[in-house]
Amino acid sequence: MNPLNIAIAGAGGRMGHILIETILQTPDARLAGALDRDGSPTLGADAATFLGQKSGVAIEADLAKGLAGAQFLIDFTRPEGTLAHLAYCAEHGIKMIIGTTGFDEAGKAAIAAAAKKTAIVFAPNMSVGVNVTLKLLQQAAKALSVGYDIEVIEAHHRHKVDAPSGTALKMGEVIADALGRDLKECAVYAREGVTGERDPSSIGFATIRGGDIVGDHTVLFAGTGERIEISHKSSSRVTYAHGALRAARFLADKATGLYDMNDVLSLND
Ligand SMILES: NC(=O)C1=CN([C@@H]2O[C@H](COP(=O)(O)OP(=O)(O)OC[C@H]3O[C@@H](n4cnc5c(N)ncnc54)[C@H](OP(=O)(O)O)[C@@H]3O)[C@@H](O)[C@H]2O)C=CC1
Ligand SMILES: O=C(O)C1=N[C@H](C(=O)O)C[C@H](O)C1
Repeated sequence: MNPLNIAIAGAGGRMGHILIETILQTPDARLAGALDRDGSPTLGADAATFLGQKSGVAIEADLAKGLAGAQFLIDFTRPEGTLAHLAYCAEHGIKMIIGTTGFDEAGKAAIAAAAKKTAIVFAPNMSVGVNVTLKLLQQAAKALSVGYDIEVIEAHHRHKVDAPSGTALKMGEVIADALGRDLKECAVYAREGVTGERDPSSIGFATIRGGDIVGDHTVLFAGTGERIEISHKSSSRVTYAHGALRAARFLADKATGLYDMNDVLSLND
């Protein structure tokens, strides 16, 4: 069996490290390249240096060098990084697994356009648990559509740069869709001062940042006389890395198309 030849973008980052470690332990995967951005102190070093090991793969900023032997690029970086990698991958038929969050509408449209030229899995959270939680939320929202106020609460480590998390926004979208609402119209991202009473059709978001929290998400359905909370808590980033590898396996026989973790995990209705 030929291994999946996978390059990692953001090779010096939190997700980059766990992805490299996971690939080196996975029999059907091979580390085929490693990228980091121009000026990064990691450039030129072996991608497994942080493990005290040698992978034989040097970290490159040049996409032609870093992606020379790769069929797949797993990208957990920043929107501007992912979009630069996207153009190269679309041009050269390299399949992408995109975990980066914080894209604007134009960024999402660029990913959809690139998926006409190469196959892409794009998901704000690649853990199995979160994607099953999204299904539970869809069901709960439909059953609790009247008389329950909906608030999404998320907590992450002090280094996270985007808010609310991509997962929290996805939860909001799934709930809004289930209720026939448009999240753009009903999301409330901040409250301060005299806010007036809560609009019953709103979906609220609250963001906590601190310490080394890997990623906690809770959706609160607050009714009269009862509250329902649906929570997911990540205690290790390895679950995201395993999800990203499942996504690569899923893409192996796809030439083009935009997919999400529902497709990868066969969770579509
Ligand atoms: N979908 C999912 O399941 C998950 C998604 N994420 C998302 O993944 C992303 C990365 O998270 P995390 O690993 O914690 O972040 P880190 O900051 O630890 O790592 C980001 C990496 O990307 C590099 N980078 C930053 N900007 C650019 C750029 N313009 N071009 C190329 N590379 C760049 C960084 O380099 P440098 O250090 O030099 O800045 C670093 O190596 C975030 O958007 C996060 O929300 C995270 C976990 C799970
Ligand atoms: O930045 C992180 O760490 C995470 N980001 C993703 C998000 O924004 O939802 C996924 C996970 O929550 C960890």
